[in-house]
Amino acid sequence: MEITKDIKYVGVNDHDVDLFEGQYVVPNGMAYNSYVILDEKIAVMDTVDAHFKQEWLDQIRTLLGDRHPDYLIIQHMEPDHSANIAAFMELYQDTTVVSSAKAFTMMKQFFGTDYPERQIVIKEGSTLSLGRHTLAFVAAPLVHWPEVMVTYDTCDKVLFSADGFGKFGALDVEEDWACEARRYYIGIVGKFGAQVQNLLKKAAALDIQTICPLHGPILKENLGYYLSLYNTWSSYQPEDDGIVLAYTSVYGHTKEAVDLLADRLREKGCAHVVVHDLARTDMAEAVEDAFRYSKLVLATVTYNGGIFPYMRDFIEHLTDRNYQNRTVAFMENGSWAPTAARGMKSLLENSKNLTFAEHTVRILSALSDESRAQVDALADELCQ
Ligand SMILES: Cc1cc2nc3c(=O)[nH]c(=O)nc-3n(C[C@H](O)[C@H](O)[C@H](O)COP(=O)(O)O)c2cc1C
Repeated sequence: MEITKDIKYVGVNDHDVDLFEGQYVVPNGMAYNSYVILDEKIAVMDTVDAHFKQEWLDQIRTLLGDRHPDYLIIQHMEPDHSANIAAFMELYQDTTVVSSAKAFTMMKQFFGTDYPERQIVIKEGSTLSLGRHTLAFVAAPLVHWPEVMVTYDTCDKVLFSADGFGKFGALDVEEDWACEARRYYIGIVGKFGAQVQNLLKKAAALDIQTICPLHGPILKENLGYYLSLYNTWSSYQPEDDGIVLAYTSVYGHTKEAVDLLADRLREKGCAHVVVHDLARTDMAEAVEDAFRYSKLVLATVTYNGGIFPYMRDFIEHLTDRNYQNRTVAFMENGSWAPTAARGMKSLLENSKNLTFAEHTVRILSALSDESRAQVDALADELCQ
């Protein structure tokens, strides 16, 4: 695949991965992107996952023929991008590896060497000339590991954005960008909003015509759309007005109350009412929706004096990613001493700028006239 006349795609599609990064289901697979810049000097941008070593090396060999790469540029040391450094450096003995000091430390840890005789250490502001193309390196610490550098090609105005602007899904599957890019961003990069904001400020100073991420499609048109979504996500602002109802229920009574609330909200014309059974849904999808929408209802049974485990896990996923700037309401169930609402609220006590709904629904085992009235009151409040 040609990105520009001089920049070629040499990445791979992975349809065998069971859990990406050990936890994310990827129904449409995953792409590990790598690129080659052809100029007087040749640069290869990053490697791919270990399982695709041969496919990746074969693509490079087919593209280059007898020519050898001058540089291997490593922007990010996470193994889905760096696993084949040693194989590549073994095959191309006269290539120099170009990376940040922190990345070289990790390289030594992963491979037992940081190629001291064949390395160029770059930092913010470093440049590398390939001929017509000059690469300018921009530090992007914690987007999403500390060693990350992104690379701007001043000739073709391409930003190689490392994991930034990445997406779940292989490139041979057509699907909406935002949905799986959001689940990827919130799950994987969501904790590092401040660092992404810093990177966006640096990117604003560049004339970018193409974004080449390490996962997901190459972005060439409507770049303002992608940049604006990244700005919304990294500043922790809701993207859409909507209400997420996230619940756990052992015997179905709490679920019944949640379904009743969802019906009431829809009757009142609330846009976007999304319900997640936290024991059965993809947790990353529920977390994505909690960050996407402006309001969240947390409903759970009291469980051994505390909160049902999936709900605790869900709230920890939110607070780990700096959940803030939203309205939160609680529904609790308990058969002898309901304490779940208090417990859920205490897990959110350090979250910034949350507005807690005035009405809390308290169910004593099963819905009653009293708790139904509380559901109605909460629906009224959330739909104001
Ligand atoms: C294992 C277990 C532990 C529970 N612990 C408590 C508790 O500590 N306090 C309480 O008031 N109710 C407790 N309950 C009752 C539930 O909170 C709830 O009333 C019941 O599961 C009905 O809701 P559901 O149909 O949505 O599951 C417990 C239930 C189970 C199954």
